Amino acid sequence: MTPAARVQAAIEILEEVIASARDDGPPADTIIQRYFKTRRYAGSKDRRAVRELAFRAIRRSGDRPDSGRAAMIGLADDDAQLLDLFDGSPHGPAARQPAEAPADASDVPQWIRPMLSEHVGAAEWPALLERAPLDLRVNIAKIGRDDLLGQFDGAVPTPLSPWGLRLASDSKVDDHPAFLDGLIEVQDEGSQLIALACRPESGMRILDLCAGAGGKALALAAAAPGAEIIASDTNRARLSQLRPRADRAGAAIATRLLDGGREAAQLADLEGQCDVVLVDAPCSGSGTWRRSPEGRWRLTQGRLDRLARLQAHLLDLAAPLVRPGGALIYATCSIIRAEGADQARSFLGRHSSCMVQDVSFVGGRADGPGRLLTPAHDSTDGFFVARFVRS
Ligand SMILES: C[S@@+](CC[C@H](N)C(=O)[O-])C[C@H]1O[C@@H](n2cnc3c(N)ncnc32)[C@H](O)[C@@H]1O
Repeated sequence: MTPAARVQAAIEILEEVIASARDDGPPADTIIQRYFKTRRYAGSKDRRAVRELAFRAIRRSGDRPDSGRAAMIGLADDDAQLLDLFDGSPHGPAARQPAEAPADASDVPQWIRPMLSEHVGAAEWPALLERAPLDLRVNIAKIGRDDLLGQFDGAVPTPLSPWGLRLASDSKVDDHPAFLDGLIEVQDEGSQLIALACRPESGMRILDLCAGAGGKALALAAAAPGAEIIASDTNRARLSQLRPRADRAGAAIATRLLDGGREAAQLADLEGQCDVVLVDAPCSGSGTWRRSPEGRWRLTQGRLDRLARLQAHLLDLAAPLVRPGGALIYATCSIIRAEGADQARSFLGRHSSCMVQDVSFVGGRADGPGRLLTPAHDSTDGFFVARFVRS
Protein backbone atom coordinates (compact mmCIF):
# COMPACT_ATOMS: atom_id res chain seq x y z
CA MET A 1 0.00 0.00 0.00
CA THR A 2 1.21 3.50 -0.71
CA PRO A 3 1.35 5.89 2.26
CA ALA A 4 -1.67 7.75 0.83
CA ALA A 5 -3.62 4.47 0.48
CA ARG A 6 -2.93 3.75 4.14
CA VAL A 7 -4.48 7.11 5.07
CA GLN A 8 -7.56 6.33 2.96
CA ALA A 9 -7.84 2.90 4.63
CA ALA A 10 -7.70 4.55 8.07
CA ILE A 11 -10.46 6.98 6.98
CA GLU A 12 -12.67 4.06 5.89
CA ILE A 13 -12.04 2.27 9.18
CA LEU A 14 -12.83 5.43 11.16
CA GLU A 15 -16.11 5.73 9.28
CA GLU A 16 -17.07 2.26 10.52
CA VAL A 17 -15.86 2.94 14.06
CA ILE A 18 -18.02 6.08 14.20
CA ALA A 19 -21.12 4.18 12.99
CA SER A 20 -20.41 1.33 15.38
CA ALA A 21 -20.03 3.67 18.37
CA ARG A 22 -23.36 5.33 17.48
CA ASP A 23 -25.21 2.00 16.99
CA ASP A 24 -23.59 0.08 19.87
CA GLY A 25 -21.68 -2.19 17.47
CA PRO A 26 -18.30 -3.92 17.79
CA PRO A 27 -15.14 -2.24 19.12
CA ALA A 28 -12.50 -0.60 16.91
CA ASP A 29 -10.10 -3.56 17.18
CA THR A 30 -12.72 -5.95 15.77
CA ILE A 31 -13.55 -3.54 12.97
CA ILE A 32 -9.86 -3.25 12.00
CA GLN A 33 -9.42 -7.04 11.98
CA ARG A 34 -12.51 -7.47 9.78
CA TYR A 35 -11.37 -4.72 7.43
CA PHE A 36 -8.11 -6.51 6.65
CA LYS A 37 -9.70 -9.96 6.34
CA THR A 38 -11.07 -8.91 2.97
CA ARG A 39 -7.93 -7.01 1.93
CA ARG A 40 -5.25 -9.65 1.72
CA TYR A 41 -2.98 -7.36 -0.31
CA ALA A 42 -2.21 -5.39 2.87
CA GLY A 43 1.03 -6.60 4.49
CA SER A 44 1.76 -6.60 8.21
CA LYS A 45 3.55 -3.23 8.01
CA ASP A 46 0.53 -1.73 6.22
CA ARG A 47 -1.82 -3.11 8.86
CA ARG A 48 0.26 -1.75 11.69
CA ALA A 49 0.55 1.68 10.07
CA VAL A 50 -3.18 1.91 9.31
CA ARG A 51 -4.11 0.77 12.82
CA GLU A 52 -1.76 3.34 14.33
CA LEU A 53 -3.24 6.14 12.19
CA ALA A 54 -6.83 5.15 13.02
CA PHE A 55 -6.10 5.02 16.76
CA ARG A 56 -4.24 8.35 16.70
CA ALA A 57 -7.33 9.91 15.16
CA ILE A 58 -9.63 8.22 17.69
CA ARG A 59 -7.54 9.41 20.64
CA ARG A 60 -7.48 12.95 19.32
CA SER A 61 -11.28 13.41 19.30
CA GLY A 62 -13.22 13.22 22.56
CA ASP A 63 -16.56 13.86 20.87
CA ARG A 64 -17.75 11.61 18.05
CA PRO A 65 -16.57 13.18 14.76
CA ASP A 66 -19.01 13.75 11.88
CA SER A 67 -17.00 11.49 9.56
CA GLY A 68 -13.84 9.44 9.26
CA ARG A 69 -12.45 12.06 6.93
CA ALA A 70 -13.09 14.88 9.42
CA ALA A 71 -11.30 12.83 12.11
CA MET A 72 -8.28 12.25 9.86
CA ILE A 73 -8.19 15.87 8.63
CA GLY A 74 -8.05 16.93 12.28
CA LEU A 75 -4.95 14.79 12.71
CA ALA A 76 -3.42 15.95 9.42
CA ASP A 77 -3.89 19.66 10.17
CA ASP A 78 -1.29 19.26 12.94
CA ASP A 79 1.04 17.04 10.89
CA ALA A 80 2.37 18.46 7.60
CA GLN A 81 3.65 15.09 6.32
CA LEU A 82 0.25 13.52 6.80
CA LEU A 83 -1.48 16.47 5.15
CA ASP A 84 0.75 16.05 2.07
CA LEU A 85 -0.77 12.58 1.59
CA PHE A 86 -4.20 14.14 0.92
CA ASP A 87 -3.03 14.37 -2.70
CA GLY A 88 -5.85 12.80 -4.72
CA SER A 89 -3.52 10.00 -5.89
CA PRO A 90 -5.07 6.63 -6.85
CA HIS A 91 -6.36 4.84 -3.67
CA GLY A 92 -5.41 7.90 -1.59
CA PRO A 93 -7.69 10.54 -0.03
CA ALA A 94 -8.97 13.47 -2.08
CA ALA A 95 -7.15 16.78 -1.62
CA ARG A 96 -8.09 18.71 1.52
CA GLN A 97 -10.55 21.50 0.76
CA PRO A 98 -10.39 24.73 2.79
CA ALA A 99 -14.13 24.48 3.52
CA GLU A 100 -13.77 21.03 5.16
CA ALA A 101 -14.02 21.29 8.94
CA PRO A 102 -11.67 19.08 11.01
CA ALA A 103 -13.07 17.15 13.97
CA ASP A 104 -12.56 19.00 17.28
CA ALA A 105 -9.61 17.92 19.41
CA SER A 106 -10.24 17.01 23.08
CA ASP A 107 -9.40 14.33 25.62
CA VAL A 108 -12.75 14.11 27.40
CA PRO A 109 -16.10 14.79 25.70
CA GLN A 110 -17.40 18.24 26.71
CA TRP A 111 -20.66 16.98 28.18
CA ILE A 112 -18.98 14.38 30.40
CA ARG A 113 -16.47 16.76 32.04
CA PRO A 114 -18.80 18.05 34.78
CA MET A 115 -19.75 14.47 35.67
CA LEU A 116 -16.26 13.20 36.44
CA SER A 117 -15.07 12.42 39.95
CA GLU A 118 -13.50 15.47 41.58
CA HIS A 119 -10.14 13.66 41.45
CA VAL A 120 -10.16 13.59 37.67
CA GLY A 121 -9.33 17.22 36.86
CA ALA A 122 -7.92 18.42 33.51
CA ALA A 123 -4.36 17.56 34.58
CA GLU A 124 -5.38 13.87 34.64
CA TRP A 125 -7.12 13.80 31.25
CA PRO A 126 -4.09 13.05 29.01
CA ALA A 127 -3.31 9.93 31.07
CA LEU A 128 -6.84 8.62 30.35
CA LEU A 129 -5.68 8.13 26.77
CA GLU A 130 -2.06 7.06 27.14
CA ARG A 131 -1.28 3.54 26.00
CA ALA A 132 -1.70 1.11 28.87
CA PRO A 133 1.05 -1.35 29.84
CA LEU A 134 0.27 -5.06 29.69
CA ASP A 135 -0.39 -6.36 33.20
CA LEU A 136 -0.38 -10.05 34.05
CA ARG A 137 -1.85 -11.69 37.12
CA VAL A 138 0.18 -14.60 38.39
CA ASN A 139 -1.92 -17.61 39.37
CA ILE A 140 -0.60 -17.73 42.92
CA ALA A 141 -2.42 -21.02 43.51
CA LYS A 142 0.20 -22.57 41.20
CA ILE A 143 3.35 -20.43 41.33
CA GLY A 144 4.92 -17.43 43.10
CA ARG A 145 5.27 -14.08 41.33
CA ASP A 146 9.05 -14.03 41.79
CA ASP A 147 9.34 -17.45 40.13
CA LEU A 148 7.85 -16.03 36.92
CA LEU A 149 9.58 -12.65 36.90
CA GLY A 150 12.58 -13.83 34.87
CA GLN A 151 10.43 -15.53 32.21
CA PHE A 152 9.21 -12.29 30.62
CA ASP A 153 11.56 -9.73 29.06
CA GLY A 154 11.51 -6.44 30.94
CA ALA A 155 8.81 -7.58 33.40
CA VAL A 156 8.57 -5.73 36.72
CA PRO A 157 6.31 -6.46 39.70
CA THR A 158 3.20 -4.27 39.77
CA PRO A 159 3.57 -1.76 42.61
CA LEU A 160 0.08 -2.12 44.14
CA SER A 161 -1.05 -5.69 43.50
CA PRO A 162 1.05 -8.47 45.05
CA TRP A 163 -0.05 -10.77 42.20
CA GLY A 164 0.92 -8.70 39.17
CA LEU A 165 3.70 -8.37 36.61
CA ARG A 166 3.93 -5.37 34.27
CA LEU A 167 5.16 -5.67 30.68
CA ALA A 168 5.45 -3.16 27.82
CA SER A 169 2.14 -2.40 26.07
CA ASP A 170 2.92 -4.24 22.86
CA SER A 171 3.98 -7.50 24.58
CA LYS A 172 2.35 -10.74 23.40
CA VAL A 173 1.78 -13.55 25.87
CA ASP A 174 -0.97 -15.79 24.52
CA ASP A 175 1.49 -18.33 23.13
CA HIS A 176 3.83 -18.19 26.13
CA PRO A 177 4.17 -21.55 27.96
CA ALA A 178 3.22 -19.85 31.26
CA PHE A 179 -0.07 -18.75 29.71
CA LEU A 180 -0.80 -22.15 28.18
CA ASP A 181 -0.05 -23.80 31.55
CA GLY A 182 -2.49 -21.52 33.38
CA LEU A 183 0.20 -19.74 35.37
CA ILE A 184 -0.83 -16.27 34.21
CA GLU A 185 -3.83 -14.31 32.99
CA VAL A 186 -3.81 -10.90 31.35
CA GLN A 187 -5.45 -8.59 33.89
CA ASP A 188 -5.01 -4.90 34.62
CA GLU A 189 -3.63 -4.18 38.07
CA GLY A 190 -6.82 -2.24 38.89
CA SER A 191 -8.93 -5.37 38.33
CA GLN A 192 -6.57 -7.32 40.55
CA LEU A 193 -7.13 -4.75 43.30
CA ILE A 194 -10.91 -5.22 43.05
CA ALA A 195 -10.40 -8.93 43.74
CA LEU A 196 -8.12 -8.00 46.67
CA ALA A 197 -10.86 -5.74 48.07
CA CYS A 198 -13.02 -8.88 48.38
CA ARG A 199 -10.46 -10.28 50.90
CA PRO A 200 -11.04 -13.84 49.66
CA GLU A 201 -10.25 -16.67 52.06
CA SER A 202 -10.52 -20.44 51.97
CA GLY A 203 -13.86 -21.71 53.23
CA MET A 204 -15.78 -18.60 52.12
CA ARG A 205 -18.76 -18.69 49.79
CA ILE A 206 -18.24 -15.92 47.24
CA LEU A 207 -20.72 -14.86 44.59
CA ASP A 208 -19.35 -12.93 41.62
CA LEU A 209 -22.73 -11.64 40.43
CA CYS A 210 -21.59 -10.02 37.17
CA ALA A 211 -18.78 -12.41 36.36
CA GLY A 212 -18.63 -11.92 32.58
CA ALA A 213 -15.80 -14.11 31.25
CA GLY A 214 -14.57 -14.51 34.82
CA GLY A 215 -11.53 -12.25 35.10
CA LYS A 216 -12.17 -11.45 38.76
CA ALA A 217 -13.68 -14.84 39.65
CA LEU A 218 -10.41 -16.43 38.49
CA ALA A 219 -8.39 -14.00 40.61
CA LEU A 220 -10.54 -14.87 43.64
CA ALA A 221 -10.14 -18.60 43.01
CA ALA A 222 -6.36 -18.25 42.73
CA ALA A 223 -6.13 -16.27 45.99
CA ALA A 224 -8.43 -18.63 47.91
CA PRO A 225 -8.36 -22.10 46.32
CA GLY A 226 -10.50 -23.49 49.17
CA ALA A 227 -13.33 -20.99 48.65
CA GLU A 228 -16.64 -21.86 47.00
CA ILE A 229 -16.93 -19.47 44.09
CA ILE A 230 -20.12 -18.97 42.11
CA ALA A 231 -19.92 -16.92 38.94
CA SER A 232 -23.17 -15.60 37.48
CA ASP A 233 -24.04 -13.42 34.52
CA THR A 234 -26.92 -12.82 32.11
CA ASN A 235 -24.64 -13.09 29.08
CA ARG A 236 -24.26 -16.70 27.95
CA ALA A 237 -21.44 -16.02 25.50
CA ARG A 238 -19.31 -14.25 28.09
CA LEU A 239 -19.96 -16.73 30.88
CA SER A 240 -19.10 -19.65 28.59
CA GLN A 241 -15.59 -18.25 28.16
CA LEU A 242 -14.99 -18.85 31.87
CA ARG A 243 -14.94 -22.66 31.67
CA PRO A 244 -11.80 -23.07 29.51
CA ARG A 245 -10.02 -20.34 31.47
CA ALA A 246 -10.88 -22.03 34.79
CA ASP A 247 -9.72 -25.40 33.42
CA ARG A 248 -6.40 -23.88 32.35
CA ALA A 249 -5.97 -22.27 35.77
CA GLY A 250 -7.04 -25.44 37.62
CA ALA A 251 -9.78 -23.43 39.38
CA ALA A 252 -13.11 -24.82 40.61
CA ILE A 253 -15.78 -22.22 39.84
CA ALA A 254 -19.52 -22.92 39.58
CA THR A 255 -21.44 -20.91 37.00
CA ARG A 256 -25.07 -19.74 36.89
CA LEU A 257 -26.61 -18.22 33.80
CA LEU A 258 -29.23 -15.67 34.84
CA ASP A 259 -32.28 -14.30 33.01
CA GLY A 260 -32.45 -10.50 33.24
CA GLY A 261 -35.48 -9.68 35.44
CA ARG A 262 -35.62 -13.14 37.07
CA GLU A 263 -32.26 -12.95 38.86
CA ALA A 264 -33.74 -12.67 42.39
CA ALA A 265 -35.71 -15.93 42.00
CA GLN A 266 -32.73 -17.71 40.47
CA LEU A 267 -30.49 -16.65 43.35
CA ALA A 268 -33.07 -17.14 46.14
CA ASP A 269 -31.19 -20.16 47.56
CA LEU A 270 -28.21 -17.85 48.28
CA GLU A 271 -30.22 -15.37 50.38
CA GLY A 272 -28.17 -14.51 53.48
CA GLN A 273 -25.68 -17.23 52.54
CA CYS A 274 -22.71 -15.46 50.96
CA ASP A 275 -19.63 -14.29 52.82
CA VAL A 276 -18.84 -11.99 49.91
CA VAL A 277 -20.86 -10.76 46.95
CA LEU A 278 -18.95 -8.92 44.25
CA VAL A 279 -20.97 -6.61 42.00
CA ASP A 280 -18.60 -5.72 39.17
CA ALA A 281 -21.37 -3.86 37.41
CA PRO A 282 -21.83 -2.98 33.74
CA CYS A 283 -20.73 0.64 33.28
CA SER A 284 -19.60 3.34 30.86
CA GLY A 285 -16.05 1.92 30.77
CA SER A 286 -14.78 5.49 31.17
CA GLY A 287 -11.87 4.15 33.24
CA THR A 288 -10.67 2.07 30.28
CA TRP A 289 -10.56 4.72 27.54
CA ARG A 290 -6.79 4.16 27.28
CA ARG A 291 -7.61 0.69 25.89
CA SER A 292 -10.81 1.58 23.99
CA PRO A 293 -10.65 5.32 23.27
CA GLU A 294 -13.71 5.07 21.00
CA GLY A 295 -15.68 4.29 24.18
CA ARG A 296 -15.93 8.10 24.53
CA TRP A 297 -17.99 8.13 21.31
CA ARG A 298 -20.43 5.49 22.56
CA LEU A 299 -21.69 7.27 25.64
CA THR A 300 -24.89 9.32 25.70
CA GLN A 301 -26.80 10.72 28.64
CA GLY A 302 -29.51 8.13 27.94
CA ARG A 303 -27.01 5.24 28.05
CA LEU A 304 -25.46 6.57 31.22
CA ASP A 305 -28.88 6.84 32.90
CA ARG A 306 -29.76 3.27 31.88
CA LEU A 307 -26.44 2.00 33.25
CA ALA A 308 -26.92 3.83 36.56
CA ARG A 309 -30.39 2.26 36.93
CA LEU A 310 -28.97 -1.22 36.21
CA GLN A 311 -26.15 -0.69 38.74
CA ALA A 312 -28.71 0.28 41.43
CA HIS A 313 -30.82 -2.78 40.53
CA LEU A 314 -27.80 -5.10 40.83
CA LEU A 315 -26.78 -3.61 44.19
CA ASP A 316 -30.34 -4.07 45.53
CA LEU A 317 -30.32 -7.64 44.22
CA ALA A 318 -26.97 -8.39 45.85
CA ALA A 319 -27.53 -6.93 49.34
CA PRO A 320 -29.92 -9.63 50.67
CA LEU A 321 -27.59 -12.40 49.45
CA VAL A 322 -24.86 -11.30 51.88
CA ARG A 323 -24.87 -13.09 55.26
CA PRO A 324 -24.91 -10.90 58.38
CA GLY A 325 -21.30 -9.81 58.88
CA GLY A 326 -20.48 -10.56 55.25
CA ALA A 327 -19.38 -8.02 52.64
CA LEU A 328 -20.73 -6.56 49.44
CA ILE A 329 -18.12 -5.15 47.08
CA TYR A 330 -19.27 -2.73 44.39
CA ALA A 331 -16.96 -1.91 41.50
CA THR A 332 -17.16 -0.13 38.16
CA CYS A 333 -14.39 0.67 35.69
CA SER A 334 -15.65 4.23 35.66
CA ILE A 335 -14.48 7.69 36.67
CA ILE A 336 -18.00 9.15 36.46
CA ARG A 337 -19.59 10.05 39.82
CA ALA A 338 -23.04 8.67 38.95
CA GLU A 339 -21.49 5.19 38.58
CA GLY A 340 -19.16 5.56 41.55
CA ALA A 341 -19.43 7.67 44.71
CA ASP A 342 -23.00 8.87 43.99
CA GLN A 343 -24.21 5.34 43.27
CA ALA A 344 -22.61 4.07 46.48
CA ARG A 345 -24.17 6.92 48.53
CA SER A 346 -27.64 6.18 47.13
CA PHE A 347 -27.18 2.50 47.97
CA LEU A 348 -26.32 3.36 51.58
CA GLY A 349 -29.45 5.55 51.71
CA ARG A 350 -31.62 2.59 50.67
CA HIS A 351 -29.90 -0.07 52.83
CA SER A 352 -29.52 0.98 56.45
CA SER A 353 -28.22 -2.51 57.32
CA CYS A 354 -25.04 -1.87 55.28
CA MET A 355 -22.04 0.08 56.52
CA VAL A 356 -18.95 1.26 54.70
CA GLN A 357 -15.68 -0.52 55.36
CA ASP A 358 -12.36 0.66 53.96
CA VAL A 359 -11.02 -1.40 51.07
CA SER A 360 -7.82 -3.03 52.18
CA PHE A 361 -5.46 -2.30 49.29
CA VAL A 362 -2.77 0.33 48.94
CA GLY A 363 -3.44 2.87 46.19
CA GLY A 364 -6.26 5.03 44.96
CA ARG A 365 -7.86 7.96 46.73
CA ALA A 366 -10.93 8.20 48.97
CA ASP A 367 -13.97 9.09 46.86
CA GLY A 368 -17.19 9.39 48.86
CA PRO A 369 -17.91 6.00 50.47
CA GLY A 370 -15.32 4.24 48.28
CA ARG A 371 -11.96 4.62 46.54
CA LEU A 372 -11.03 5.74 43.09
CA LEU A 373 -8.12 4.42 41.06
CA THR A 374 -7.06 6.44 38.04
CA PRO A 375 -4.44 6.02 35.28
CA ALA A 376 -2.69 9.28 36.27
CA HIS A 377 -2.57 8.60 40.01
CA ASP A 378 -2.22 4.81 40.13
CA SER A 379 -1.08 3.73 36.64
CA THR A 380 -4.09 1.40 36.53
CA ASP A 381 -7.34 1.59 34.60
CA GLY A 382 -9.85 3.89 36.29
CA PHE A 383 -12.00 2.07 38.86
CA PHE A 384 -14.39 2.98 41.62
CA VAL A 385 -14.69 0.42 44.41
CA ALA A 386 -16.61 0.41 47.68
CA ARG A 387 -16.90 -2.25 50.37
CA PHE A 388 -20.04 -2.53 52.50
CA VAL A 389 -20.54 -4.81 55.48
CA ARG A 390 -23.99 -6.12 56.35
CA SER A 391 -24.82 -5.76 60.01
C1 LIG B 1 -17.99 -5.16 33.93
S1 LIG B 1 -18.62 -6.59 33.23
C2 LIG B 1 -17.95 -7.85 34.26
C3 LIG B 1 -16.49 -8.14 34.07
C4 LIG B 1 -16.00 -9.34 34.84
N1 LIG B 1 -16.37 -9.30 36.24
C5 LIG B 1 -14.50 -9.51 34.73
O1 LIG B 1 -13.78 -9.31 35.71
O2 LIG B 1 -14.04 -9.83 33.62
C6 LIG B 1 -20.30 -6.56 33.71
C7 LIG B 1 -21.06 -7.82 33.44
O3 LIG B 1 -22.38 -7.67 33.97
C8 LIG B 1 -23.23 -8.50 33.23
N2 LIG B 1 -24.65 -8.18 33.52
C9 LIG B 1 -25.46 -7.28 32.95
N3 LIG B 1 -26.68 -7.33 33.51
C10 LIG B 1 -26.64 -8.28 34.47
C11 LIG B 1 -27.59 -8.80 35.40
N4 LIG B 1 -28.85 -8.33 35.43
N5 LIG B 1 -27.21 -9.78 36.22
C12 LIG B 1 -25.95 -10.26 36.20
N6 LIG B 1 -24.99 -9.82 35.34
C13 LIG B 1 -25.35 -8.84 34.49
C14 LIG B 1 -22.79 -8.23 31.81
O4 LIG B 1 -23.22 -9.28 30.96
C15 LIG B 1 -21.28 -8.16 31.95
O5 LIG B 1 -20.67 -9.38 31.66
